[in-house]
Parts: sequence; structure tokens; C-alpha cells
Amino acid sequence: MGQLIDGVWHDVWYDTKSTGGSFKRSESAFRNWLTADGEPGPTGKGGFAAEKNRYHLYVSLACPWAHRTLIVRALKGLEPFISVSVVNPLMLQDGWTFADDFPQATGDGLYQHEYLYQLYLQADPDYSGRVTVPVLWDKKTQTIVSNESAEIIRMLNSAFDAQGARAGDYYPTALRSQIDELNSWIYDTLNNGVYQAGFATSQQAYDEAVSKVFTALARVEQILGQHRYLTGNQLTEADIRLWTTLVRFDPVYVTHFKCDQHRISDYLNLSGFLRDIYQLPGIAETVDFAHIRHHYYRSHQTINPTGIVSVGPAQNLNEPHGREERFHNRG
Ligand SMILES: N[C@@H](CCC(=O)N[C@@H](CS)C(=O)NCC(=O)O)C(=O)O
Repeated sequence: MGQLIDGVWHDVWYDTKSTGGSFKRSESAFRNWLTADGEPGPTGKGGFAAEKNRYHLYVSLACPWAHRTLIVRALKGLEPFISVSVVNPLMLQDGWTFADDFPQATGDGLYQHEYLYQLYLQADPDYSGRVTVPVLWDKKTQTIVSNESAEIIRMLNSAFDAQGARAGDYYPTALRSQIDELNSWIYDTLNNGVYQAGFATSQQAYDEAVSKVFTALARVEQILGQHRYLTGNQLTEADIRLWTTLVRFDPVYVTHFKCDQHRISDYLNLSGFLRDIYQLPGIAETVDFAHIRHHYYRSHQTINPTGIVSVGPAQNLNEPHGREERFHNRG
């Protein structure tokens, strides 16, 4: 764990001293957009047109943010358009590495770098900031298009539509304001909320974060009792963003991040929703519990100094969920 400062790697853990024990996530630095025709997107530069085999995703199978991008790639059938490299699940003094001594860790498929920070330096030799996954990389101009998952999934949702991506719109115009609103509080209370609980270094910061987590889970449980997905009976990016946190909750966040008031399996609707999305075509293949569990328990030495990986919950995400029948034809 560390970061780059003026192009030099420094091994430092997150600073919580300046924020009263609270964990603050920094903003992503590379914010260009891959678009159908290379026109600039809402931020950054243009020139990143959708072309077959031009782009590459660097992901961790452990990371909930990177997981979003793998899910949208799978749903949209973008495997022929965008290749993938998977980092090693352990993130220690060198940050993310390309060591391929863990099943499904691929190494760097493009440049044979040892460390992910070398890829950031290839894009910007003076880069200062965190070295995070996911990274959407342009093989043609050899630079980072974006390292912000929320924006990468929007790009993948539509950029390749004219070139044969699978049909499906996960950010439909009619639902955008509803999706934006859901994303905003779900990010704060759940996606990032579990990290705030887990990385808190004061009782007060933990108490506040964990209470936000369970208030939000109760709210989502209630919403998912009304319809199959968050906005109705159509799967959207809001569901995908929530889901990558839910799938890690019982196996990791309950014990490792001390989010242990309830488990997802205690909630009828949340646990059904978890299984529902897991069972959609292509989704289970994006989930790797070995990467997920080894990453968290063995990389966060400040909160789990022994590095022991817990036994984990007995769960079967292939059990029937009944949500399709339950909400059939209900808006
Ligand atoms: N806002 C970013 C966050 C990505 C992120 O924080 N990824 C984590 C892995 S789960 C990471 O790479 N952390 C390394 C670090 O913070 O040094 C996104 O959504 O893409």
C-alpha cells in the first residue's frame, strides 16, 4: 500500500490522523472518456474512439470498483473489444503487483510490468496520487483513459453499441435522475461506507460509519421488497454498483470491516437480490472469492496484522431466489 509522489513510489498507509480517525477516499485522476466517435466526453480530452481491440482493462478481482467494470463488460458482450489483465490479490508495500503466483492473476498482458504503479508512470512520469484499479488503458496512444469505475461503466454501456455490443442500456434516459440519486447515497453509505467503518481509527468514526451502513441496508431492503431491482423491474447500473458491495459483505465486510450487526443472509430481499444478480448470465464468472478474501484479510495489515483469512460463511448463491416470479409484470 502506498502512492506515487512526483513519479516516485512511497510506501505509506492511508492518513486518518488529519480527519479525526475517518477514512477519506481520494478523487480519481484520469478522467477522459472513451466514446463511440472519439468526441470528448463530459471531462478530459477526446480522441478515444471505440475501436475493436484498442482498449485494455486492468482490474483486481478483489476490488468492488473494478468488479463493476467486469460486470458491464460481460453484460454488454465486450470481451472481443476489451482485453483484461488481473493483478495479484495481495496489495502490500509495492501496491498492486503483477505477480502471477495466485490462481487467475494474469500478470501484465501488455508490457510485462511488475507493478501497477509502473503503468501509471508510463502514462504520466510525474504522477502524484494513489495507484488504483480499475484502469482503462488505450493500447494505441499508450495512456490511461480513465481510472474512475463509475465513469468507465457509463462508457462501456454505450460506446460500442454501433460496433456490435450486446443490446442493453443500464443507464436509460428515463431513469437517470432516479439512478443518480440512488448512486449518490449508496456510494456514501455502503460502497464507501463499509471502508469507512473498516478503516476508522477512532471509535467515534467507526460508530458513525457502521450506523450509516445498517441504516442504508434497511432502506435498500425496503426498496427491494417493492420491485425486483432498485428502480423497478429493469436492471440498471445502480443495481450493479450496489451488488459488488453486497457480494463482499458476508464473506469479508462482516468480520474484516466489523460490519457485524447483521449479515446480508439475514435480509429476505437483499439476499434474494444478491442471488438474483449472481445467477444472471455471465455474472458468476466475474466473482472470485479467493481473490476477494485473500486480498482484504492479507493486505490490510493495520486491521488484520496476522494476515489470517477467516473461514468465511457457508453460502450457496445458486439457491433459487424467486424474485422473477414474485415481481412478474409489476412496475
Ligand atoms: N474511485 C475509484 C476507486 C478505486 C479504488 O479505490 N480501488 C482500490 C481497490 S478496491 C485501490 O486500487 N486502492 C489502492 C490504493 O488506494 O492505494 C473507482 O471507483 O474507480
